[in-house]
Amino acid sequence: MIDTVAIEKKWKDYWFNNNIFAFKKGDKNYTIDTPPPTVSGKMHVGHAFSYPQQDFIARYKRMKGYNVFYPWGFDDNGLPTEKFVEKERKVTIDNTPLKDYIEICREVSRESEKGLYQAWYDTGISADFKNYIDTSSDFSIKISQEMFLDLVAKKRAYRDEAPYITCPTCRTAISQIEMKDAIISTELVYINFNGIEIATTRPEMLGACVAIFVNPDDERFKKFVGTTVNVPVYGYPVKVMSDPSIDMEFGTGAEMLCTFGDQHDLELWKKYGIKARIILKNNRINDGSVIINMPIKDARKKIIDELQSKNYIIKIEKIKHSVNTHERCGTPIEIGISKQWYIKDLDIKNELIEFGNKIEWVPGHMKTRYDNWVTGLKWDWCISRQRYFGVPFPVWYCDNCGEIILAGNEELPVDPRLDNKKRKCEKCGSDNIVPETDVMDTWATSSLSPTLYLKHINQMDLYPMDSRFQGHDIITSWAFTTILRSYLHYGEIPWRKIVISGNVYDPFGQKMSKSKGNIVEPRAIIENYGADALRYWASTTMQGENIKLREQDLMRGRKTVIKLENSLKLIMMLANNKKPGNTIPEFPVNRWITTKMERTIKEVTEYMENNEIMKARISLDKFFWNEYCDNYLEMIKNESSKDDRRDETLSTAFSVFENILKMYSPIMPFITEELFHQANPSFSGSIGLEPYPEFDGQMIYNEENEVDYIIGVIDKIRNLKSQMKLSMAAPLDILKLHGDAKIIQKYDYILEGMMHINSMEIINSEDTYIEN
Ligand SMILES: Nc1ncnc2c1ncn2[C@@H]1O[C@H](COP(=O)(O)OP(=O)(O)OP(=O)(O)O)[C@@H](O)[C@H]1O
Repeated sequence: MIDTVAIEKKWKDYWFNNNIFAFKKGDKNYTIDTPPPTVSGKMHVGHAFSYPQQDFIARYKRMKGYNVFYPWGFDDNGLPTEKFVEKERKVTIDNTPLKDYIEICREVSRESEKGLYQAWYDTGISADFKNYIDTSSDFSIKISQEMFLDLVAKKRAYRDEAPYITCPTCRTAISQIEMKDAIISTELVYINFNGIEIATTRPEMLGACVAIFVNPDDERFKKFVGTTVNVPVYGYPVKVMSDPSIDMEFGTGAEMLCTFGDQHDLELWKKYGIKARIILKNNRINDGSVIINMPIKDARKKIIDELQSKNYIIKIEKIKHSVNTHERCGTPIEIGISKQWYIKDLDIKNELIEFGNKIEWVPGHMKTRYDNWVTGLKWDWCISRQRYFGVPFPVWYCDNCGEIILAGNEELPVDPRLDNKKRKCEKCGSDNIVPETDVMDTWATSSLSPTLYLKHINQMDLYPMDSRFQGHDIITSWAFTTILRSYLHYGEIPWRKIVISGNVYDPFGQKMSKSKGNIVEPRAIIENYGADALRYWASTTMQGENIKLREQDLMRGRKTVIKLENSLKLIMMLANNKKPGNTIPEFPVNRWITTKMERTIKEVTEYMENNEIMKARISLDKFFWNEYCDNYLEMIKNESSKDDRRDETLSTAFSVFENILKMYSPIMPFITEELFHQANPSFSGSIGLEPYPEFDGQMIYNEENEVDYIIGVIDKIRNLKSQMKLSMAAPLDILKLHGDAKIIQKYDYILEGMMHINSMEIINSEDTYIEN
């Protein structure tokens, strides 16, 4: 029984210890922008599906002669890591001083990275694991801060007091990138607004009402438009206005505009330039009279009681309703007003779409998601977070005149929250300086991954990178923000190509994700089936297609590993454990398999060049299982004992087998490395650095059709034997074979030897069949 655990350990250590995958820059380089996994839980089979898809190409490119830069990194700053650490260590910022909190986050993420690192390493990823980056390291913070200052200088990063999206649970600003639509059960409250009836799901925002809106075509309300009504309970007047965006079918057809109940409120507020009434701050409501500093849920109950006691409520309906939520925790978002840092991007939508067009998208249709996202952007990118473990803004403020004070590049990395240096305002001379306490959105740093990776090895001249690989779930976040940053900093695309993988779903149809915890770890699969089988499964979809874990693919992968091993055993046995030297094939069967191999090399290479891994693997499987094993090896079992053909046949068998190993090696690197070394005991390198087989048109031979024909005949004899319930090795006495007599006679020795036919009558005929 093959010991895949031992084989895998041997080779991954060999690759690591011998720096097989370290990058050595040369004339022909290939650079990969690897997704740095967030440190927010354990590795799962979703990763074991998507990362091998990039590794297939990294390994393939190396064999095609490229110096491949395949870096490794962890994304360990920001909200996902904080939440993970808070759960692991049961700490919160409320019970831990900031300095200690940051230290604990750092410590837990470094610890967790060891496990993650091992898990990725075990799947045979050929990244340069010795030189990885962390987005929370001083190195990354410095670059992230430098790039932020670059955006300030370019007037692309700005601070503004404006509406912003906030998550009440995570108690931070978030951006449009982190929002997700969800259907929730809620109550629709019908309120008599002193003459006009409105319906709202946000009654607690009544004290922030600044207008009533109706549809201009709604006959029921035409007479109200332009008049004013008093807000129930609060008693101040608001105008009744009209806008075509109001849905006449929802509720009563009239709605209150509050600052801000939802995104639509914000849009109307901006469109009509209405004055705001802000009662929601830090996720609590304070209207100064009825609701004093209450959480949203309590405030809702309080105002409904108040409205009911004064007979303003007409009815309350239970409804299901679509809301924007924070994708990390599922809490409906709120919109407040406060000072936040933004990256200005709404004015460059066309340029960003144009940039998207300059990049090759694989598969092509995934670009639509990017286009739709850019077109639908409604907010500049809010990058400040009221959190703690993240890249600090290198910024202070003068408490006297409000001047923004920026760190000098030579001071970076700097954490203004912990920095004791005395500073003075250059504008007013005050030394009353306060630090920015917010940190940056984690995407503000991971969007710089091409810069981080290339600066880490001091090779910025390799910008733009060749390829980005990532899941489709993060096109609107990671892909979008990376393209945006590249445009703003360099006026250049970040990579020439972006390859999008599908997602692995759990049995309930949810995307598997570390932070959700709905995961299957790869470890048990690797122990039972081997990492090669797991990687084989990763090659069973088209790019971008989603998948569930399928046992039959793991089994098929495992069987392929065993079949490769058994094939080598057989040819080693036929060759008495001595691999013969190379020869040019002369005999028809050797020419036939060589021809089939050349055709396979051509096809597989074309597919690999197009990132069509599944098609490449299917083509290779067909060649290996059907042509090489089922037919060629069966045919040569006898042939190889004949002196005149022996050397040539064994030489062909070996060289074709080695090409099969080479073509499988990007997908199944462990078994192919093992068998390549077994076949070549004096070889001291890695199959992963061997040249990929090259198509050679001169090795396409005419005998192909004849042997194809003979294989058709063999299949008929196989069928006959099955019908007769005979084993394939059982002798068959007399056979009347109708068919192309010339070809059959030329190859009769193969038919007789392979199918154990004692005697055979050949009858020339147009149709091929057996008379028995
Ligand atoms: N279920 C999945 N199937 C396929 N690829 C995935 C899956 N989950 C994550 N990936 C890919 O792995 C890479 C790293 O993702 P990440 O570390 O954010 O994983 P995650 O499990 O989604 O984590 P989190 O839950 O913290 O968001 C990305 O390219 C992402 O598209």
